[in-house]
Amino acid sequence: MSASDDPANTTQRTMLSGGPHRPGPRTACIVVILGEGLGRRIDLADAPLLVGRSQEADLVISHKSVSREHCRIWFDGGAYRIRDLGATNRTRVNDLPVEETTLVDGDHIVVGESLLKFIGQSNVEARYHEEIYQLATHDALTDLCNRRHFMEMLDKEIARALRHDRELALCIVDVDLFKPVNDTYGHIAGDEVLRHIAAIVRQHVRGDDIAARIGGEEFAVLLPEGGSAAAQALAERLRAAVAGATFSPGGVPQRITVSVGVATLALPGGTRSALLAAADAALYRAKHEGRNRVCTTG
Ligand SMILES: Nc1nc2c(ncn2[C@@H]2O[C@H](COP(=O)(O)OP(=O)(O)OP(=O)(O)O)[C@@H](O)[C@H]2O)c(=O)[nH]1
Repeated sequence: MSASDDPANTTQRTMLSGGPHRPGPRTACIVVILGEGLGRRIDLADAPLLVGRSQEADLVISHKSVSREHCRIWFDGGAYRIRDLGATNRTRVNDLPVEETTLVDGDHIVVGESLLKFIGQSNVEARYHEEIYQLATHDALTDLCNRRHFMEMLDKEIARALRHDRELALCIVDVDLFKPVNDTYGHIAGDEVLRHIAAIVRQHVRGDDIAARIGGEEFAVLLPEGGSAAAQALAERLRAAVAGATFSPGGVPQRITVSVGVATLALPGGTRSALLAAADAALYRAKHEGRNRVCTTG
């Protein structure tokens, strides 16, 4: 039941996934193929796309080699164009520094120490990048975000919350007495239970919430702009939904419950480790007070 930062503390089994579930790309897109942001893909729509270190950018590349507003890409009616926005490390296209130029399929764009590729139309390569990104950021068993991706997003949301002095809440959801379920019905039946719980988590989160499987039988939900009351309410709904669901590992009806630890980011000055530790401490309390309950810190 630990939510420590150490990935070595988690047990994660590799299962075959049903594959990415996102739709394929519509038209042109930008893919980060090297450096910070590796694997990210942004579809280019009609609206201009700002690339930079600023959290307000459409493609955020959080690296010191990238200017806050580094370059802009837009559709001028006939083609996609790119303009450097006075970045300290000038934007380069196919190794040449640019002020403004038209992009063509396959162009390499250097932004700081990251390398982006412009893919001009929906094609197999764009779908390949999408699949790789999905595999790298999602958990194969449940299709929720994986731990590494969740931690990256947690860092981003913490930075945003601190900058705008906004609330941020975290729930850590741990399955109660899961070891006996595995021991009695086997790991495959246990995996089915985890998938079912993940589906319940997915049903209960809202659009902006970020849900992940961060450990073997441990899930997390991050609520950007969410305060303690909203997080507690969500945690309680999740707890009740799991307690009320029918699980039948190995075909045998079985009551499964979860305990939830809720914490909010301290403003100002909160850190990732303090937020995780606070949620973990609340979870520990929920376990020790009898499980199947929600506890809160902070
Ligand atoms: N089926 C399955 N089991 C897993 C997976 N990852 C971890 N587990 C199991 O989850 C169980 C976690 O057990 P414990 O950490 O002892 O905790 P618990 O029995 O749930 O008890 P409490 O957390 O104290 O309520 C272990 O039996 C792990 O083998 C997985 O991917 N699939």
